[in-house]
Amino acid sequence: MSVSAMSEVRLKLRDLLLGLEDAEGFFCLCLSALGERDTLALFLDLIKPLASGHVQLYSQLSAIHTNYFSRDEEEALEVAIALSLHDTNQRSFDQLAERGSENREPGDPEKLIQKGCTLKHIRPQRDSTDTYTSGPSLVVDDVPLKNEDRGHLTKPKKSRRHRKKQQMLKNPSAPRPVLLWLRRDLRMWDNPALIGCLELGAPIIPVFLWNATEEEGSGLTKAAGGASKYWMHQALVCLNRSLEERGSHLVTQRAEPSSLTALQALVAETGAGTVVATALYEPWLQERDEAVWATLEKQGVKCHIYHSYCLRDPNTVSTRGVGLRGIGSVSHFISCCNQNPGPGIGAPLDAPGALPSPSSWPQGCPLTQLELALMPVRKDGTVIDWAANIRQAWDFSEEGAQARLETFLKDGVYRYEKESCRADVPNTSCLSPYLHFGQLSVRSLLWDARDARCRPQKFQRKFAWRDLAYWQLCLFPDLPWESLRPPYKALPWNSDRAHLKAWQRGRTGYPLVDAAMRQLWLTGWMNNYMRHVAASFLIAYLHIAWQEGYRWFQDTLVDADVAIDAMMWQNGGMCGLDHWNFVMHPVDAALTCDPNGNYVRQWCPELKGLPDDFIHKPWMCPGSVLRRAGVILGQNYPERVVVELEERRAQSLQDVRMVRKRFSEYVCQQTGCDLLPLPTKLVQEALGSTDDLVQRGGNEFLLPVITRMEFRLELEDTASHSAVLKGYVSRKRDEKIAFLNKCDFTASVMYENAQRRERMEKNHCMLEDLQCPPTNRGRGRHRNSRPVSGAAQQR
Ligand SMILES: Cc1cc2nc3c(=O)[nH]c(=O)nc-3n(C[C@H](O)[C@H](O)[C@H](O)COP(=O)(O)OP(=O)(O)OC[C@H]3O[C@@H](n4cnc5c(N)ncnc54)[C@H](O)[C@@H]3O)c2cc1C
Repeated sequence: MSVSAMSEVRLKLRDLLLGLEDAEGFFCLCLSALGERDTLALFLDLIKPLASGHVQLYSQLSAIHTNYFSRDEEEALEVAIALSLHDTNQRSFDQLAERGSENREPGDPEKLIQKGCTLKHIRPQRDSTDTYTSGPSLVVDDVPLKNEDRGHLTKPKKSRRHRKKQQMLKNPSAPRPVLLWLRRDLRMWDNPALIGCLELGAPIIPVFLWNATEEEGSGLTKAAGGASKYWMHQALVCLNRSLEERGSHLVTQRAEPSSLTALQALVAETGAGTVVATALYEPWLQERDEAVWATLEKQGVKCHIYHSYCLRDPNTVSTRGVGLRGIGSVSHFISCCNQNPGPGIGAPLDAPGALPSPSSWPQGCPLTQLELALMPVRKDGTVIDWAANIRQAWDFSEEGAQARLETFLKDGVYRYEKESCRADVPNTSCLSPYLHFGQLSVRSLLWDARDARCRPQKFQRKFAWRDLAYWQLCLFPDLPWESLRPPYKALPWNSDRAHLKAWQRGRTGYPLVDAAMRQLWLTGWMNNYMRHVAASFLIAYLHIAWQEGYRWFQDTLVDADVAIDAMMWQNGGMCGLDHWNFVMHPVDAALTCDPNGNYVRQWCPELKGLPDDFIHKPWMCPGSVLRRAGVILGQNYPERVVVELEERRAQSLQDVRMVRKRFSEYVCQQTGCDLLPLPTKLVQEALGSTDDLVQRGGNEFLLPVITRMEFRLELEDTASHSAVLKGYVSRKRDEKIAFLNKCDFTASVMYENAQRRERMEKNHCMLEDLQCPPTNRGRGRHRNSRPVSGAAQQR
């Protein structure tokens, strides 16, 4: 036995006493470090000092030791092989080592395997002299293994061991399989539900059930749009691959008529005794799940639900101790979480290396039959592969998520704080679809973000935004389709389908908006800033109802998320819990997000040739420049769908003023804030401190909510309080940039005019056969050239 092995064991003994390691983990380590023979010989001596001060621990360790060595070795081996025929790599067992099956004897080899004891630990080990001590050789496919193969078995096809395993699992005393009902936790890493299954020490059957009607809830949610379903299809393909690498696979089924009946059938077919799942929070899915759990439990099936989709289970967030003032803002939400903390988020879990399989698998259907990735077919039979660009833009796998995260943490994260608005450079994480489908756990992302050298506060705060959205959806189930502020339901929206279509297809004539909408159409994604630009344009300038925008985003975003999308569109539509305190100007916003026009050039290539000064406003571009750039407005790039932006914006404000007047009972007379009817849960939480509330007969309570200054002050002249921002970095910076832009524009128009005059004069001289005047090479021509020195000027 080596000295280092013994000192490792002693260190672990200290961890054990400090409570950092448990008894079984410690025993596994001894087996691993000392080998079986030395553990047998030395273990009891090693733990003897505990007999006086730590009686309970001592007797637990002795029991593990006795139980382990009284077992028949062959039996232990069988169990090990049965549980993990495929890939017993160290990681999986390290993972399992942190957890334990509660329902077995201490020292039970099966449990020890789960506790981190690989075959290496169970089988005779190399001793210090590098020779095998005793016991039979391991046999796989009836071929004796070489020494180095021990502890890392490959898949034994139709081997004797495999047949034995099948027999063992058919044994009625073998544990009943567990159904792991995967929904939006399509990952191996940090998946508490998956690890929860392993803890049960039973064969695991991962299933994915699809019922579009259940997913949609009321049918108004557009919860499962085309792009996100396509992503889901691909994510399931990747997940299945990961499961296969671990000796398992995914069973996919159409859940007809319902998920409940599908689960009941699976329980009957497989004899499963437990269903394990990760909680979802959309109210209609919560309702479905509660009915499923209740029915299954009644039928004797245990249901274990894990919370890992959000950092905080939204149903446990409370406003107690914080009050309701400022509700809807992320700061208020964070205060609520701090004041009423939930269970700690814990540390991320490693992915298991192998999953125990059942003796027989239930019948599923091919993934394609779920019709998640439907491609229309033309009359001539050819397929319209609308997702080709999406495929090109993304790697749908869990590894793809990890790779994006690494890239972001190496690079973009350092610019995130100040430059996350840039559309022309990848300064944000681009992780939203992975987070949505649970291919990346938000907990592990938070850990990684905290580990980043720059500790990006703004980025970490985004996870609070995400949780806030789910909290809002739980409180207001109508969030995806009904304006929360009552007066705004009556806003007169524009129903011009041509305008809506122009916006959807990226043909509004405003290059920044068009670039964003085309990026969305082609890749299923755009960054947060561009979502703001697109939404502001639809609402404030086209006067189209926010629900249209929400539905389009739901259909085209690969990260379409009912809670986040609805919250953001409600806020943009002026009727959410919060108000966007700004409106993005479709031209000036470019100063912040696309200062050189590279983003527009990428997504609107027909404008590529325009100079920077005009790339965001081609209608202001002199005809000659347009011609040179090959742009013909109205032909290869659309004319603007609306022209008078200021007027449109004023009209939008006027509409709000009108409905607030009409429904003045929903406007606080003292402050001018909008009043919002509160859901019962919030009223109950506020009872005792209803000072903030306005009671309206019976049990209806109204709460004054964040309201834009220009609405509160009912300003006819909005100029002094206009919410129109060129970007939301800072109003001061906006003004400066606007000023510079104006100077720039004036200078470039002067330059064009000067050139034209020069050409005309030249032509005139040529016609008149006169000598051409010297070309003017003054500052008007070269705006950016360095000032000419006095001496040079004289020359
Ligand atoms: C009108 C509108 C609609 C939106 N619809 C969606 C949607 O359907 N799905 C969606 O995931 N996000 C939505 N967002 C929020 C945000 O735009 C995206 O989450 C973000 O652009 C995703 O890119 P990223 O992963 O690079 O974000 P990062 O800036 O890197 O942020 C990291 C993560 O934080 C979360 N996050 C970021 N911003 C927000 C936010 N404002 N609210 C809640 N969570 C946030 C996301 O999960 C994101 O992946 C919407 C925003 C607007 C303005």
